[in-house]
Amino acid sequence: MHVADLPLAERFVAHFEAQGVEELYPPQVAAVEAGVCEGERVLAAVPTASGKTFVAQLAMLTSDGPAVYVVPLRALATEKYDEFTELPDVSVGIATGDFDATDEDLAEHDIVVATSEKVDSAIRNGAEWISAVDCAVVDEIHLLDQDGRGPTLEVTVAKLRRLTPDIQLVGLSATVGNAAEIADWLDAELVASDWRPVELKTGVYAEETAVFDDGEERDIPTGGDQPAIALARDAVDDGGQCLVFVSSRRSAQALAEDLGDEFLDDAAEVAEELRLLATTGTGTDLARSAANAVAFHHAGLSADQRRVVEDAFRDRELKVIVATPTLAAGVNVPARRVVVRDHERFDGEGMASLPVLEVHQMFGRAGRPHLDPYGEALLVASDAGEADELRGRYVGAEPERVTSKLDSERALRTHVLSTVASGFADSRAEVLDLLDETFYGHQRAADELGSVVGDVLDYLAAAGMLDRRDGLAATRLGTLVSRVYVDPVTGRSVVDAIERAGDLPRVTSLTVLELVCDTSDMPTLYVRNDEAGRVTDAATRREGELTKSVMSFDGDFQRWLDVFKTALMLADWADGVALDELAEQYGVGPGDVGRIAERAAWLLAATESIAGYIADEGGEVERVARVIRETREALVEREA
Ligand SMILES: Nc1ncnc2c1ncn2[C@@H]1O[C@H](COP(=O)(O)OP(=O)(O)OP(=O)(O)O)[C@@H](O)[C@H]1O
Repeated sequence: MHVADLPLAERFVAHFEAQGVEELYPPQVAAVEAGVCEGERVLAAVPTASGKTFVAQLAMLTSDGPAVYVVPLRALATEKYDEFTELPDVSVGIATGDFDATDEDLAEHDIVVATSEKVDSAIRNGAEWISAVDCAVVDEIHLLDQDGRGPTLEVTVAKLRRLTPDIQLVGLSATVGNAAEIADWLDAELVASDWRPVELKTGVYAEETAVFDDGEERDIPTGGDQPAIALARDAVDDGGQCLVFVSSRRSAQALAEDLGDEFLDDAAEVAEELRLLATTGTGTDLARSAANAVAFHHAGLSADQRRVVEDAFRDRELKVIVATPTLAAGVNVPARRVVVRDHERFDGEGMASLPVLEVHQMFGRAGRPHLDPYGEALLVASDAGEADELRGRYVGAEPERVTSKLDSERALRTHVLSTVASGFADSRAEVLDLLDETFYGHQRAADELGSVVGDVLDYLAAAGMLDRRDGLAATRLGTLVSRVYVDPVTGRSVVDAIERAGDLPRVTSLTVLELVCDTSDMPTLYVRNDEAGRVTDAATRREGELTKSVMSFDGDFQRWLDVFKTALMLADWADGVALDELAEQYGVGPGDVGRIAERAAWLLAATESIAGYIADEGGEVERVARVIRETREALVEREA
């Protein structure tokens, strides 16, 4: 099937042809046959790089009205936005951050790229653009089983279907154990395929030998180095590029440094570009590695640093990237060889094996279309025994089933409140009706959620967010909390803390930052054992500015120290302290500072709105609100 045979305007055909898309790949043909150009719902569960985005574009370009393209990660949103803006005469908008386009602006576009949280928030706020959407593409829909993000996605899809019952839904998924079940939930036709544009060989490397799934055995001597180094060197010697996945940032940097001792290639221009972006020692290390065509990639880097690394790798200037698994999630950086050095990860309690799905996503990055005859992906094992174990667990193994995570109290708290507050339900039975339309409801039965929903309703009523006198209705506070998109527990805790802050003799940026950092919506830094004394001393010194008493603390002090350290870092940042100093004092990279500061600024904005709800007789609340506003402005002004 040729792109010219599709019901697309001439300009789009020319655009795709200019990109080298002429003959459709087999999964794309299957999607067309399933009616993706005629408004039919389709779930494409196919491997990485097999042309899912084109399937999405077909749906969006042939749809009668505007489309939304839902992504799980902001990094992915930018990549897709850049790709779609190339389409001739198509207006594209993006909604990812919290201070970006307004809902009115978004109404003007043919395609809006948005995170699932942004779509959820638009629905809660009754934004017109979202009810006008005729086609919704959900990228990486297998992430339905992630805590937090997954429940938001399934509730959002259920609400989109309520708003526009005949909406065209297109799901894009990795190969998972139960794609048919997801398709069934969406009432979509399943397009499932193992086809890839470049052949993929997977295997395990141990004792200087790589054994592939097609039976090939290849000796790759280590020369006394660690296996990952030998495998990367071998790929580069052979004219390829290599992506190495490790479990932690520290390992990524250490391995990149070791690899930097090898001379792989000269990438002086990339190194110079990274040197100019370097604001910390980590940035300088990155530039130094890049000079020898090696880079590391993790969430501590700034968005600009990550972009330079990804672009330089795609342009083949960098030969090796050592990355944490975040890189495998969606960002398009194919390499001839992928090495998975660490197959375990710390999960908060101990080391746990990576899921098959995640390892397959990393494998899937192997093989660059038109450049490599085939891609190779290798897991590193310590000996022959472990090699057998890893082969059984990952090579040729079925990926896990995707299961709903909606049954947690935290997820239901926020979604039950928003369901009532945005008018989807005004009784317990109607709440359960909506939940029945989620993926959870499809896999189990919403009735099974009955008792958690009961607990959640009790909580929301006690917290002053729901009124149960006549059916179910959101109170003013409940409506506000739903609209500003915070966890109801956060909403309650900031109301209480603002009231306490009003009684303090001095309210400073530290006061309000501690207040927002001590909520479940805020990720915190971690206080190491050897820092605890120093952080406690700092908290004691500034006791007069805090809404909690350090001297007579009630609750989990260890956790609160993490909160306080985060607030202190943010207060320094708002105050103008440089990134290299923050790196030294708090052990954070620019990527962390940027992410945490943005989150805090968003929570401060939400808190300021909530402050407006509290009765303010003596002007105390306004005094706190002013500091909240000033602190937020100071954070927004600084850019990591
Ligand atoms: N029919 C085609 N002919 C030639 N090239 C194609 C075709 N379809 C897609 N491509 C190219 O293949 C590459 C990978 O496609 P795409 O990014 O859509 O894959 P994907 O399945 O969305 O991958 P990911 O899993 O990373 O999201 C792109 O460069 C795209 O232009």
